[in-house]
Amino acid sequence: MTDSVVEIAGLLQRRTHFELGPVELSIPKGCVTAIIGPNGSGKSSLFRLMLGLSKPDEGSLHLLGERLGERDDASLMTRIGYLPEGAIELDDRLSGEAKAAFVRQWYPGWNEAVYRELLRRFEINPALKLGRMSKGMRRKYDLSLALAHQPELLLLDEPSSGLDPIAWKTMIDVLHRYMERGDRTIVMASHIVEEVRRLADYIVFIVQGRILGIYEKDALLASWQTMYADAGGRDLAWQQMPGYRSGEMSGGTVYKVVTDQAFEAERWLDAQSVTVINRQKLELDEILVQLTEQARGVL
Ligand SMILES: Nc1ncnc2c1ncn2[C@@H]1O[C@H](COP(=O)(O)OP(=O)(O)OP(=O)(O)O)[C@@H](O)[C@H]1O
Repeated sequence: MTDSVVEIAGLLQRRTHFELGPVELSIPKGCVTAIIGPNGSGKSSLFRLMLGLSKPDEGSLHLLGERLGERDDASLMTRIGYLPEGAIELDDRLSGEAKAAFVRQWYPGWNEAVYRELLRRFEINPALKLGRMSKGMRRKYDLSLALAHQPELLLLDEPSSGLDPIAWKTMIDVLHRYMERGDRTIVMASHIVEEVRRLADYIVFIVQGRILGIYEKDALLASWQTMYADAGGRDLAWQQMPGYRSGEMSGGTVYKVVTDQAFEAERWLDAQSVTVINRQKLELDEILVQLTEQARGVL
């Protein structure tokens, strides 16, 4: 893995009904990392911790090489863009222009031409009061604002929430362009499989406040497969198959088995003279379901 932009060590946050961590996580620079997890698994909590908006009970966070909370984080925060999960209601009475006038003072990297171009592409009228914008319009406005100061690290909490398909495509294109320079990093939480597939290089799974791991997306999608294997009626020790996750009979002598080590599983089956009659790659949401069910069983 390349240089890391986010380094989290021994991070723990205890709430009355929820515990996040302990989190150990290293997020690579120059890549898009998607954090995927069920509702309430701790994605937004992790973002808030990364921004210093809430405090951990234990552990440390380093962002862009600086330890969070060690000194005044104000200058560090000017290097970070953040799109929260929901709009900030306090801003409702401001027009887009008034909000931008306020924000641009804080960010040395503010680029007026980029801001104007984003408003144009997203078809936003900045003269409107933020509280009068539709949900999708407001989302596009907030995304434009988060990008206008050209942050080194962009944190996006469910960025496409409320966007129509045209705006969604524009957003994907805008984010691809933002990444073109090669030295910028996006960390995003998303429930949209297609969005993750198009944007992410790495996937982090989080379930019940625990990080299950960080995976290179293409390798992950290649390694999780459902195989339909015909052992000709023989009784095989399926659970010893590399990467075995689940299995069941699927009619006749065909066994349907899910593995997260497709290559090794195939070799194992071959060595036992089992014919694989069909293979299907799992989608990201199917992988999440498998991991969630397993984690819920053991946590
Ligand atoms: N300020 C808070 N005080 C106490 N508990 C909180 C607070 N904020 C969040 N939680 C709890 O932390 C847990 C994780 O919430 P969080 O919003 O991080 O989940 P999420 O993964 O972002 O969910 P979603 O996919 O629904 O957006 C939930 O059980 C939530 O109730």
